[in-house]
Amino acid sequence: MSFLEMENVSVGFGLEGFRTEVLRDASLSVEENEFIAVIGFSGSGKSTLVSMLTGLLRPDKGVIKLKGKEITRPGPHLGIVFQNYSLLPWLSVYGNIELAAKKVFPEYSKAQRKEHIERYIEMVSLTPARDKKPGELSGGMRQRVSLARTLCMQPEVLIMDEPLSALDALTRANLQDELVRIWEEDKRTVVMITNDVDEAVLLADRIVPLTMGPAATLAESFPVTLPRPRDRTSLNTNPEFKKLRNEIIHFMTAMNKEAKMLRVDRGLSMPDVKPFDFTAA
Ligand SMILES: Nc1ncnc2c1ncn2[C@@H]1O[C@H](COP(=O)(O)OP(=O)(O)OP(=O)(O)O)[C@@H](O)[C@H]1O
Repeated sequence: MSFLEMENVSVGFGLEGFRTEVLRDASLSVEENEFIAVIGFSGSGKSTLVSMLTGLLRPDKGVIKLKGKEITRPGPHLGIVFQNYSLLPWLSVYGNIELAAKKVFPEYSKAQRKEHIERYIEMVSLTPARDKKPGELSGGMRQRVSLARTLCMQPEVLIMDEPLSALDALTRANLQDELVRIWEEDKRTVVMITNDVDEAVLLADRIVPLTMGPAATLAESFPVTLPRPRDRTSLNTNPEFKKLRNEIIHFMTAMNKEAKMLRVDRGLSMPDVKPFDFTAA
């Protein structure tokens, strides 16, 4: 039994007859402290998958289990980081994180809570910005607050839904390095959704492609055997990195083409209508 297990999960939206199946028979096994990257095209069902992994949405079929116990609702043991930081604008960095810490560890004394919060602020390198409000922070800094807020709840699984997609390329690269450092320091099981192959190879132990929707499913995973720590500059010339990157891109492109062809096959059959000439009376 794996730490996090998803068995033949299907889910769809809409009423009977108009229903779209978003995921069909999707299965995934994640080991404790493993870093998994799920990669998929826009609209393939990545956020739907996140909603199910975090217990926000129940599958129509199949089951998702954490340590053998079915996930039936959200909770602090399933930490989530979204693409948009969703911070409270009237609270400081400290205040935003404190809100989560208070909820999850109500038994902590004031001093214990302060120490706990400051540990996570330090972990995301935001100590100098501790008292700033979200409006005074850059996008990258806001995402760090969001990450610290989730990590301070000490979730058993950290689920990240395209956490770096809204950032510019340089900030994104910087935060990718930070993410690895944090994961090394504060080891936990991670499922990260991304649409960036390089990012997935740099960060993950294993990459799981999500096939094109509707009725998307999780394909066979690509293990990343590149040794850690991985240095982004030397990776660019590393033959193993280039080979894996090309294999994944090739797989995703082929899948996209196949899905398009299937869509054409499923095209509407047009009625055999003959034009009527109203002028020829
Ligand atoms: N609550 C809902 N009701 C109806 N359809 C939905 C709902 N949520 C998602 N869908 C549909 O499910 C499909 C997958 O959506 P989802 O948001 O999971 O994809 P995604 O891969 O996260 O996309 P993106 O990368 O663009 O955010 C889409 O066709 C979407 O319209």
